[in-house]
Parts: sequence; structure tokens; C-alpha cells
Amino acid sequence: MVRFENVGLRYGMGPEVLRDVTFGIPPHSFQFLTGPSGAGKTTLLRLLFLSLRPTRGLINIFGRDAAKLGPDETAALRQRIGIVFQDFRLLDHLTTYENVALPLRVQEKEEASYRAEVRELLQWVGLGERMHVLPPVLSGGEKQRAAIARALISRPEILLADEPTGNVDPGLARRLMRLFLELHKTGTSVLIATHDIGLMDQFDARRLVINQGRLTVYD
Ligand SMILES: Nc1ncnc2c1ncn2[C@@H]1O[C@H](COP(=O)(O)OP(=O)(O)OP(=O)(O)O)[C@@H](O)[C@H]1O
Repeated sequence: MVRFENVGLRYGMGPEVLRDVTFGIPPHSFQFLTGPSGAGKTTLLRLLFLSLRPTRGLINIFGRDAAKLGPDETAALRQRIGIVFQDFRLLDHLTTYENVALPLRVQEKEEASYRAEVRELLQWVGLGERMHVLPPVLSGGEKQRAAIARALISRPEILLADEPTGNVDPGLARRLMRLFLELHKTGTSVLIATHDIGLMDQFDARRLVINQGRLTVYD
């Protein structure tokens, strides 16, 4: 599904932040991405979401060489990847419902074709009662779930989440993890970047560990 071969990345003229990164994300897999602060987790997620290009090495996503993608192809492939950003990136002037529906609106789908699905997903993440409020009045955990719902609405084949349990209490963190596992069971490949060793220890999942720009896979 995704394959990195000897990928290196530097920002501008700075040092290499990622070095010789080689790994794959198999279909229907579940994995954590971890490592100390500043190790390069967010950078790796940006490469996976095609919002950064590597300075060296090869990235193959859904059978395509990432270096050769034009803007339209990049946009089309991104629709197959859901991402939950660390800072949520909800639009404050749109309601929770509208934020979650946004990826479908961008695809120019008719509202009647997705209204029920958006509502159902919002119920599923426990935001059924918060559908019509604006993000500034949502709690941190509610914003997180809205961001997760928005990432899921296009039924992505890969879900990437950057510290999705970083702003929530342990009970909600476990609920969110159950939600990711349920998603994984429906066939989506899930990659969760986290610092939370306690959380990872609760699940027998693959771990991708970055240290000083190098990645080691523990299956
Ligand atoms: N836009 C940028 N320009 C220059 N350097 C950057 C940029 N973004 C990140 N870096 C540097 O790249 C390195 C890796 O950063 P990155 O955000 O990927 O780490 P991280 O593992 O996600 O950290 P954290 O766990 O603290 O979120 C850091 O040294 C950081 O300072």
C-alpha cells in the first residue's frame, strides 16, 4: 500500500531530519509510530500525506511514485488517505456537521447523498448532540473526535493520526483507540503517532520507532 525506500528528508539547508527510512504499510494493518520529541514523526506523516516530498529515496503510495505526481493526482490520492492533525484544524466558522462534511463538499457531492452518513458518523464518535455547534465551543476531546470523523468521512484506505489521544483523559483515549481498532477491523490501515508508551502497551500492534531520524520496525 505504501513503501518507503531509503527516504531522506531535510528542511531547506538544515540537517537531515529523516535518514535512510525504509518501511511499508501493508493493507489492513495497525501500527504505532513513536519516538522522542523532535525525532521526525510529524515529518513522516507529512510525507505519507503527500504534503512534503523527500529529498532523497523513493516513496511509493498505492502503486504510484510520489515524486512523479502532479497536483491533480496528488489530490486524488489524498482522498484515499485520512489524516487527523495534532491541532485538529477545524474551521471555526463551520458547524461540527459542516466540518465533517467538508471533504465531500470539496468533492462536489450533493448534500442529500451524504447527510445521513455524516449524521451517523457523528453519532458513532459520540457527537450526535454537538452537530450544530461551532468548534470554539467544543471541548478538546470533542474537537479531536470531530477531526477524526472528518478524516473518516471519505472512507480512507489509510488513516494517519498525529497524537490523537494527546488532549483527552485516559477514558476517552481508550474509547478513541477502540474506534481506531473498529476502523481497522473494517479494513482500513491505521497509523497512530504517539508518545504514550502506556497506551501502546495496551495493544499488541506493530511499532515503527524513530530515533534521530532513523526508523526501526518492530513487528
Ligand atoms: N518546517 C520545518 N522547518 C525546519 N525544521 C523543521 C520543520 N518542521 C520540523 N522541523 C524539524 O524537524 C525535526 C523533526 O520534527 P517533527 O515535528 O517531525 O518531530 P516529531 O517527532 O513530530 O516531534 P513531536 O513529537 O515533538 O511532535 C525537528 O528537529 C524539527 O525542529
